[in-house]
Amino acid sequence: MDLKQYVTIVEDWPKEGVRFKDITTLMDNGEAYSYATDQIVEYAKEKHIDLVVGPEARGFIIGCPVAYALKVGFAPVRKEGKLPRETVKVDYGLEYGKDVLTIHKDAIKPGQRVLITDDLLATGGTIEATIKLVEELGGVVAGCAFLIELSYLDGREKLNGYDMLRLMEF
Ligand SMILES: O=P(O)(O)OC[C@H]1O[C@H](OP(=O)(O)OP(=O)(O)O)[C@H](O)[C@@H]1O
Ligand SMILES: Nc1ncnc2[nH]cnc12
Repeated sequence: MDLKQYVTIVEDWPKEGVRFKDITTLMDNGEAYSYATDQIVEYAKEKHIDLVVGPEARGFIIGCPVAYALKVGFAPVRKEGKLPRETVKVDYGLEYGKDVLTIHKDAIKPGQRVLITDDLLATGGTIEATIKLVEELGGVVAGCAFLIELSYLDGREKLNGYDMLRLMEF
């Protein structure tokens, strides 16, 4: 299936010069969304995953159906001030801003094999921050899965040494 035809490119959003890859037109197509999910599930099966971790908000859209299919849990990484109990946190940069990501301190058991999911790899700031959080809690990053890689932004360099899957490249 050619997933790229389901992604809508929005020029100059949320800032001038950004070509935003809108995945809502992939998600609202049942065949495309389930095909993309199945590809990630197949990848994850070889990695013997104990837990899926995804950053807010689009990482949830990708990670939750994968966790369900694998019959493992899902732990959310959220922007600061959203998680109600004790967290660890990390600052990070984005293609169009900067922010703080957090995870509950007890979300990962030391040694658990974690799959990190997100819709898109751009500068790599979000995945780098998420990897830091997982490792700070003693998790092992067994793989990272994305729908889209923006290869013109070199985010892959932040993944040096980590295994990754991406279903589309722009
Ligand atoms: O590789 P990076 O440069 O870090 O960019 C990729 C991240 O940017 C987007 O999330 P965003 O922070 O816009 O949040 P959202 O999912 O809540 O829209 C996207 O969903 C990735 O998580
Ligand atoms: N160009 C882009 N399109 C969609 N999501 C993004 N997150 C960071 N850069 C993005």
